[in-house]
Amino acid sequence: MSERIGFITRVQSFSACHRLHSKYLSDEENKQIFGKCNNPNGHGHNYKVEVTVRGKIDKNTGMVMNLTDLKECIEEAIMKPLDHKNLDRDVPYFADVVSTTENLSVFIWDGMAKLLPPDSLYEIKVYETDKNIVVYRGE
Ligand SMILES: Nc1nc2c(c(=O)[nH]1)N=C([C@H](O)[C@H](O)COP(=O)(O)OP(=O)(O)OP(=O)(O)O)CN2
Ligand SMILES: [Zn+2]
Repeated sequence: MSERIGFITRVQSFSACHRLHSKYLSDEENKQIFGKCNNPNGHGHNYKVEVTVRGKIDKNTGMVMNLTDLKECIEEAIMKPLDHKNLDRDVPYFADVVSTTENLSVFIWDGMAKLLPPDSLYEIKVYETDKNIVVYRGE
């Protein structure tokens, strides 16, 4: 029987603060575009991330991959660089990139993809709030 394809997801929350501000726009443009999210002292979120991996269900282990290993990858690519950080000041990637949830999902994708087996990362889903959710699949 051909091996089945499965999708596994691990969920991880982290807290961080940020300010939506582009160095390539004037202060007036930033205020106009980002509104309250451009307030100089920033604001915080309790982010939630869902990392989904796709792969064959191994006939011996019964796993796509060990979720314990996925947890360790998440610790490296998400918790260490992002948890309890100021995204704009503590994460060099966001020095030139606006710390939107879209760009955060790309950052997380790139970090996870480096640690996972090639072509196994399927999706990064980031909840900035209960109402603001972004999905990124590597495009
Ligand atoms: N396309 C995007 N738009 C916005 C983003 C983003 O990442 N991508 N982010 C923000 C701000 O970070 C802001 O903090 C979001 O907060 P807010 O809109 O207030 O959050 P809620 O929608 O949950 O608040 P409600 O007042 O309950 O609607 C803004 N835009
Ligand atoms: Zn925000």
